[in-house]
Amino acid sequence: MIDVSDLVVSYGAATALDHVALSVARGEMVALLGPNGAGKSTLANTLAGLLTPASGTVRIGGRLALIPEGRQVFPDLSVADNLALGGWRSGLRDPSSVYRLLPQLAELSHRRAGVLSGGEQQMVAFGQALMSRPDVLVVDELSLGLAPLLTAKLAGHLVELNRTLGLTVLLIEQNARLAFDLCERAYVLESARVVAEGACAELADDPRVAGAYLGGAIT
Ligand SMILES: Nc1ncnc2c1ncn2[C@@H]1O[C@H](COP(=O)(O)OP(=O)(O)OP(=O)(O)O)[C@@H](O)[C@H]1O
Repeated sequence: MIDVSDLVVSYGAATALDHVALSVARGEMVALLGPNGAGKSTLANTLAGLLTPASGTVRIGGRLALIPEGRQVFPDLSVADNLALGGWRSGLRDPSSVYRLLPQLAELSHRRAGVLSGGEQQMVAFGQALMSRPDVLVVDELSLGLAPLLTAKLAGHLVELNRTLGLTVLLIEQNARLAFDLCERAYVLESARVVAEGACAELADDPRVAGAYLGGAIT
């Protein structure tokens, strides 16, 4: 569903992705880890078509939706109108399937998105992405600034969508423990390059990965 090879993306003279290769098969849930400034959001935005590569190839095998970093909702619109905009490309007008999954959004539907809490806004961004009926979902920092309980709840929804609907997921996370709990496979991006990839269980045993991202090896 995602096939990236030899990808180079630059901001002027600065190279943010340097010959990156990454693939996610249909129905897989794969994590992308890396420190601040590694290039993770640049990759997410390139997959979503918001940035143009300098070179390399990006192939997406279906409809891709991005939950961008920092809950980018339309603050002056209601929750219902935010969801309606999410359904603009797919033609989905009825948000009831999203309300079934995220009942809190139904309760908030008439509220202005800009006055909601950070966690509620993240839920709106999640719902908006689902309204586009994606085959593949790229989530840029699900857990950023969220209480652990809400993170766990949204993560649970992701797993459910992956298992029941076969939604393909690329989960970009700073919280490696969460990512390793949810995903089978992961990539580690550092300074614009993929420096490690493989099964999460193996990466968790890699002292360099464990030391940098897990605060020591998992037992
Ligand atoms: N619009 C931009 N113009 C110039 N440089 C940029 C721009 N956006 C990002 N960069 C730079 O590109 C590099 C990668 O940034 P990116 O946001 O992709 O990293 P990230 O891994 O998502 O970081 P974080 O975890 O902090 O969000 C950084 O050095 C950043 O300063």
